[in-house]
Amino acid sequence: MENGAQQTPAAKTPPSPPMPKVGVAVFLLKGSKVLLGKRLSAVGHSTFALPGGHLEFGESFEECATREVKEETGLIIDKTEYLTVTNNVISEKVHTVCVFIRAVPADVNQKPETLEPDKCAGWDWYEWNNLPKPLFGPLEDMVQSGFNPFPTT
Ligand SMILES: Nc1nc2c([nH]c(=O)n2[C@H]2C[C@H](O)[C@@H](COP(=O)(O)OP(=O)(O)OP(=O)(O)O)O2)c(=O)[nH]1
Repeated sequence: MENGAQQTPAAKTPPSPPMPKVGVAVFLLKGSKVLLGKRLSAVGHSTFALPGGHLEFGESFEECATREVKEETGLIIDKTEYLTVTNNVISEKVHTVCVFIRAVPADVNQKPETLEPDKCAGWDWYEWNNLPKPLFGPLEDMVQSGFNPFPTT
């Protein structure tokens, strides 16, 4: 440093430690099928996952589910219901508490569109008892544990 130059005062607060984020994922059900798409994001690249994303400030889980499905697929959802929550430490840098919502399409004839092609290779309906592989890790864990998103009655 040159003579007389002012030294920048040291920052008073240290950088915040990483925090878990809140995710919302949607089991969108049509008959015995569920909507899945192949992920293109770095987290879980090339695995099949539910539509979803991160909860925004002030949103309800149902609002987030509705927004994310619309943004990603163009589909309008109906009959949103809370199902369960899981704690997912996905990597050293990604820790998500994920809230799972069940819903149905408002119009069963409406086709899902790939509206975020940088994040998803395409959406399709899959039979619950014949799911594609590989599933996104947190979803695979749920399936392995025997979780079933369909209503029992
Ligand atoms: N989309 C999706 N997210 C899931 C599933 N299971 C699960 O634990 N999550 C968690 C981990 C994800 O990092 C997190 C948020 O979803 P995401 O990774 O698709 O989010 P995104 O980049 O589209 O989110 P955003 O910041 O644009 O809102 O939710 C799932 O099956 N699908």
